Amino acid sequence: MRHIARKRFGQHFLTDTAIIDAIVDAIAPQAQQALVEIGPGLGALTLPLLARLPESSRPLTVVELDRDLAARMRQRAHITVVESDVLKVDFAALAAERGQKLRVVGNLPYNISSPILFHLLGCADQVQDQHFMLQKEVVDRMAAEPSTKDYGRLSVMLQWRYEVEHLFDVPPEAFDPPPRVDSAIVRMQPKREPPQLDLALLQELVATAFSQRRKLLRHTLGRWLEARAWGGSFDLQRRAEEVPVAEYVALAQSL
Ligand SMILES: C[S@@+](CC[C@H](N)C(=O)[O-])C[C@H]1O[C@@H](n2cnc3c(N)ncnc32)[C@H](O)[C@@H]1O
Repeated sequence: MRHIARKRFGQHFLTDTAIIDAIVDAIAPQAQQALVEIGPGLGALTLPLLARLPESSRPLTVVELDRDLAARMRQRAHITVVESDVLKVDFAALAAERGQKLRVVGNLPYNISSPILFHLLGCADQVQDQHFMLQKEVVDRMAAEPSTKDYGRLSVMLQWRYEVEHLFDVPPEAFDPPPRVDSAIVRMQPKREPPQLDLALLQELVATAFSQRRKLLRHTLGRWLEARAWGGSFDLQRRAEEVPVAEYVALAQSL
């Protein structure tokens, strides 16, 4: 039966086979890896991914919220279906079940892309890498360098933990129905030796710093540090966007 795309689940199904091939090439799945796909939909990525794996090592886990689509996936061999909101999935438990780090992939529902990225940030230790299709504007922010217009909270909160790589752009015509925005593929690899820090504290610090992008940091972060009676040295005569990720990390570690 034909599936009618559900807007509330951010359903835009990939149809361009050249783009699908390029994504699967970028993922380059290998035998025995623990692949987890978020939002398999009608299987545009799922089936080509499976086709690349030898018969003996095919188990692929998919997480799908749409009951009808989950039921379709269940009819396929070699696929374990988790019918759930991805934000409720315990990825650390999935990795423990598989006894190895996960390779997480997906053409994500754009309406909840940031919550998904932050949910996965909490279990980056259990992840080998992530390949996602997202709004191009979001990928630009994730991968942005300091002193550019796209550099902000998302850049800092992801780059301290992952190597973030913007792979290629995808036009709306590659989907059915087409989204209103351009899309892009991003690769995220957790750093092998990430800095040790309090994630909630870094989050608060970075949110405070970027709360008023145009102002100098002494008006925002300066006050926040003062309230903590912090006595270290940090150049507050800059704007939040001028501060490299490593400096935010060092500041969070010193608090
Ligand atoms: C952009 S579509 C991608 C579908 C398919 N992978 C493709 O590329 O054609 C997003 C998929 O995520 C599913 N989805 C939406 N919200 C979800 C959630 N909270 N948890 C899990 N899956 C979700 C949708 O039902 C849909 O299948």
